[in-house]
Amino acid sequence: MTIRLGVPSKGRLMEKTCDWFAGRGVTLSRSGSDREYAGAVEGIGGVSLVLLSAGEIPRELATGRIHFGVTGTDLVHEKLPRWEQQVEPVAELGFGFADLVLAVPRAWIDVETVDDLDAVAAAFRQTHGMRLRIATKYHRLVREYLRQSGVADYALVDSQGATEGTVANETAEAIADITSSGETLRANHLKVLSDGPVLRSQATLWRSRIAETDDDDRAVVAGFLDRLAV
Ligand SMILES: Nc1ncnc2c1ncn2[C@@H]1O[C@H](COP(=O)(O)OP(=O)(O)OP(=O)(O)O)[C@@H](O)[C@H]1O
Ligand SMILES: O=P(O)(O)OC[C@H]1O[C@H](OP(=O)(O)OP(=O)(O)O)[C@H](O)[C@@H]1O
Repeated sequence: MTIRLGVPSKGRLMEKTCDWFAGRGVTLSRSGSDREYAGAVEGIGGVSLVLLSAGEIPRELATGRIHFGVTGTDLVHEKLPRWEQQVEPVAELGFGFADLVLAVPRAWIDVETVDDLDAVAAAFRQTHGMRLRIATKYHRLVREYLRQSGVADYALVDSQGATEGTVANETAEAIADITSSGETLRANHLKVLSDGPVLRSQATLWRSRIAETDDDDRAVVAGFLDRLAV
């Protein structure tokens, strides 16, 4: 058996992931064309490459189909309930930084904090007879954060992309999404609540607690971690 390493096959994390491994003498490469999702690991024996979307890597780790995987903190925390039991972070990779934030229309001058949002949400329900809608794809993280913050009068609206546009499109009153430069929020006349982010994320190397390893694998894992200096 070989150790299976899952890395993003495309998207924003792919190139920097390859650079990070290359900086440690481990070359990750596609075996065929840009569209082929098979790859090779050079510079260390006993490790095979699995190319996956960043969003699928948490589940692949949790089922044990890959032993190691690179993806964002946000995706692991959102997609895996009790993630600590299924995966462990091995190293933060120092790129792919993004904050999961709650944002409201800039015109809501009375709303700066999550407590303010709570007050507005209660008033919104009384006035409109419906709950204030928050658009997001991070359902688990946002629910948990709002529960801990004591906000109850809201409804989550699923938005898998262009989430900042939902307010102007009148399908939500507020949003929770990842931000990095803040440009998308600004362009859509939204402001971030001042309490701090729901979660700070960066690209991280994770190890599956579920994937099986025999004695040979354990020796490969030790050599792999040693080579990566993590
Ligand atoms: N500005 C940003 N916007 C969105 N995600 C970002 C940003 N900066 C870093 N990330 C991180 O990148 C990861 C998502 O990567 P990417 O957008 O390439 O995947 P995806 O497109 O969601 O996945 P898929 O391949 O399934 O479409 C997340 O962990 C996220 O936190
Ligand atoms: O703070 P910024 O640097 O502006 O980046 C944040 C934006 O980038 C991501 O969207 P993405 O490009 O992945 O498109 P999406 O809306 O389809 O998710 C994220 O969902 C935000 O919309």
